[in-house]
Amino acid sequence: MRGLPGREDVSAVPRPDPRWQVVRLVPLTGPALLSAMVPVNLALGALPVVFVVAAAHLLAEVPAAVAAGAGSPAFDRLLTAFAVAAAAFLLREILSPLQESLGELAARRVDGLMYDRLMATALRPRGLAALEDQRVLEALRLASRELEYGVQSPGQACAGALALLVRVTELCCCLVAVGAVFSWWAALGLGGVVLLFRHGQRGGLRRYARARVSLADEERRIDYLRRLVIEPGAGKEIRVFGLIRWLSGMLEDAYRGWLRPLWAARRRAYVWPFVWFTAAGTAVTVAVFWTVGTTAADRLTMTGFLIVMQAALGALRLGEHYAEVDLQTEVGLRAYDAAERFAARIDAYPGGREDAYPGGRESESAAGPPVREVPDPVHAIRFDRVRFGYPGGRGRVFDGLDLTIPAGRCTAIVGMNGAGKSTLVKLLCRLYDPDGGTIRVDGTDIASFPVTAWRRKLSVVFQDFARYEVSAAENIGFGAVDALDDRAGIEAAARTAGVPAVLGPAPGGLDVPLARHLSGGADLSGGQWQRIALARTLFALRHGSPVIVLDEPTASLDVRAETRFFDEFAELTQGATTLLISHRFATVRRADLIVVLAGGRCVEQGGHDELMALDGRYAHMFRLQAHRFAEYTGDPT
Ligand SMILES: Nc1ncnc2c1ncn2[C@@H]1O[C@H](COP(=O)(O)OP(=O)(O)OP(=O)(O)O)[C@@H](O)[C@H]1O
Repeated sequence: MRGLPGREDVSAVPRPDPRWQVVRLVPLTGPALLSAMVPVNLALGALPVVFVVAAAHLLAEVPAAVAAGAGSPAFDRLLTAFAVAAAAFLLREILSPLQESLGELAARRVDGLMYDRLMATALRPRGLAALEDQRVLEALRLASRELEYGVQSPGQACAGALALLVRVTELCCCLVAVGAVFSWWAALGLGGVVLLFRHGQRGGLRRYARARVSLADEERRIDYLRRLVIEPGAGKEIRVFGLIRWLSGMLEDAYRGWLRPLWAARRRAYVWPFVWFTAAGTAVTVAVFWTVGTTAADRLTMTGFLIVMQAALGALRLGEHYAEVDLQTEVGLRAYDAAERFAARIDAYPGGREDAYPGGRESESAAGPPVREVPDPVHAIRFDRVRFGYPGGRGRVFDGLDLTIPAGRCTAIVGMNGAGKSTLVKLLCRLYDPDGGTIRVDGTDIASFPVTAWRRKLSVVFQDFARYEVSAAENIGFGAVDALDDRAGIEAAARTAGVPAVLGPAPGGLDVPLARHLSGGADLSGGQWQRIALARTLFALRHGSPVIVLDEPTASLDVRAETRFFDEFAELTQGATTLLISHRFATVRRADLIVVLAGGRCVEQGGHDELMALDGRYAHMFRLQAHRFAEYTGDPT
């Protein structure tokens, strides 16, 4: 991809074995939790074997104790064995739920920390380029989904790795019991068989997990279709256009397309290895016990026999799939890996490592040493031979754009769809940096300002502005978040933008939450939201943001609201540098300067009368719209 050397290499960076990655994550659970979990898990591993040994002694003592009667040494030994077996059993019953709760806590803690880290990484880049890269978004989607729902997350992998201690301890204790009571060769053979079974299990699971990863595209498609069905966005169209049958067919096909290869992979991964390992394991078990049994059987007592039988069976059972460990440790690191990939991709972008927040590092910009103070524009903001194309885009949006936005006046930008009007706003906000050329404020390159300080000078209504699910007052106050407690300022901005009329006489006034699902919440129309966004801009202006950028600010307002807004707006924004982007020529004609963008350049500029006299693109577009408007209203302007 252009301008981003080395980015393709990110996925090729060698990664440590996932098992070591899990081990490296374990300390994130915290020392207190870890020091509780380790002994609990070790105890849970040892207790079944303590129970087996005590139960074997108990059974072996029964004939002698019954014969000697109560109070005899045999009876005392019987009682002791019973007490130990009962204690081991009870302790296990108590520790099991405790272990589950501690595991859950550990998983949540690790996932919570990783989620915070993921969010911090997502907020780190000062621009948008990285967050619009599909591969970056895909890694973010995968990581946040697993971390959020915590199904097969890194936290679950950590808890699984700690739970593995239980199984390993139990296996070791079983083998020690067999070795000490019967034969160390038998213990060794048994251990080998169990490890062979486990190897078969884990290998199958690994292949299955790989097959799942390779079906990520299919999984994504199912996710998309499911969301389409359950989220309200497309609900209207699905019903009106009768898309329900088509959608369920698509969903069914997508499921089949995902399940078929997954089932095939599961068969390949499990069936034959299972048959092979079972046959091999059984043969080895029989051979070891037969050989050792024929040579050492005469050494076994009744107690020894019971211990060896139960310990051997217990050990063999440990060759199975561990429900609390295997899937978690095998798949749980997918989200961890995705989070790491996401961070690596973000870092690989220019500016990706920079801190977008005050006090953070600023780039060693090509424009020279950083300038800390950002002055208000006094003369003009100038785009000087600016070249820009989106990373991965289909070519240049601007190819040598020269444009002067006079300070303290209103400049309107017009142009066809896709001419680059919104891109110009993004460059001005430094959400992207130009590939060539400069943007200067009174002669100083904006790249030399701390990015946050520069942005504080801007008050922007984006075409797709954010609709925060908080109160109307907070939605407006976000224009200058440090001044959220300036209630009078918020109310004044709200009045100018006509917000009270929108909210009506509802109790709560500006404190009404702007989300239908919140209790007492209001649901606003597109035009009503636009008034909130305009009020946000006016509030920012009041708190020291002298450059106002309005990208299609009144597209959803009715004609009366638009006229009223501009009458008041013009008065309130006197002296501010305003950049207005609009397809509405009734709005545009009131600007001091009108600029026509086409082909990545500025092709006409001047006042309304001047451009009409020029009879070029602007005059043509203006007449076309005025004519259409007159057709509907009978008003020729
Ligand atoms: N994130 C992006 N990645 C790649 N290309 C993009 C991106 N955003 C916009 N473009 C492309 O850049 C060009 C200019 O888009 P822009 O949104 O700036 O146009 P516009 O003049 O604001 O259009 P409209 O009047 O429709 O709002 C278009 O060709 C568009 O497809």
